[in-house]
Amino acid sequence: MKVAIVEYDSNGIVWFAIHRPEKRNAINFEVMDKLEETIAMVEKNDDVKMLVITGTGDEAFCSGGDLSKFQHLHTTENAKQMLEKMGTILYSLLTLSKPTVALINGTAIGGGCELASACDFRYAKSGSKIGFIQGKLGITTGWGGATMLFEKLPYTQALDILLRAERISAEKMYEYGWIHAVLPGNNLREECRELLAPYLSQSVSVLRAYKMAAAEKWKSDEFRMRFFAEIRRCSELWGSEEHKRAIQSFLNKS
Ligand SMILES: CC[C@@H](C(=O)O)C(=O)SCCNC(=O)CCNC(=O)[C@H](O)C(C)(C)COP(=O)(O)OP(=O)(O)OC[C@H]1O[C@@H](n2cnc3c(N)ncnc32)[C@H](O)[C@@H]1OP(=O)(O)O
Repeated sequence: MKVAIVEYDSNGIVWFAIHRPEKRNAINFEVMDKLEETIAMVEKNDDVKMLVITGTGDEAFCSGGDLSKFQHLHTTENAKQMLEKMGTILYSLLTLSKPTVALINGTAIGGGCELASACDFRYAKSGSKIGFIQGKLGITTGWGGATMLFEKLPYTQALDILLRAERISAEKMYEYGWIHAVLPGNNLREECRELLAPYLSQSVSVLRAYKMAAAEKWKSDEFRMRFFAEIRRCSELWGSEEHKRAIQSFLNKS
């Protein structure tokens, strides 16, 4: 069974859809590997102009890390390896030399919000819920999400979202500036294509040049240090009793 579906449009879009709808598109190691491979392909291939990341099904964009698997990471070191693996992938997505979109087709929770934060644009189906809920799990963002949020939103807004750790509507997140378009979602991909058409009329060289100008600031040692320090801090919280209890409570409920 495929964990992700990768499709190519003749107009230059690569669509990457996490394909685990029965787990609300939770990210396991196989999804990570497929995403890493796709990002590398988009970086190299001059026929590809943009990357759109989405989820399969109507329920969820992505429910974050696969808790049924990652509950078995008991030590700080084991958690750090998993978090750094995905953090490295999201860093390469953030700094990819082509524009990227998170097409949020439903709930985005935990690491799902971090995946979306690494993209340049976030378009959401109306009614989707967005939850940087890590605080309620006794952890913090583990894949660099807070560092990216502080780059992309005003400081107080970003801090408020992280400290509240609540589910917020896509409409509210649009007001905050994190979502760039709320779409009706009757034909989400077509609605997304319409928004991307003006960008796709540019040459790949123009798209690449602008994206590189934007991403340059994230390639500094200082930024990388902050990004991976965040990941280390989360790995230290991973084995806490509060986090173990929160994971067990979720897994026992469902
Ligand atoms: C690891 C990095 C870390 C970070 O940096 O943030 C994280 O991402 S931690 C994970 C954070 N994510 C969560 O806590 C999300 C947990 N999921 C939910 O809150 C809900 O499932 C949902 C996403 C709001 C959807 O709710 P609903 O539509 O009511 O579906 P169910 O709850 O019944 O789920 C269906 C099915 O999917 C399984 N599922 C959902 N999310 C995950 C997950 N993150 N990991 C593993 N499995 C997940 C859920 O257990 C159900 O499975 P079955 O019982 O087998 O049907």
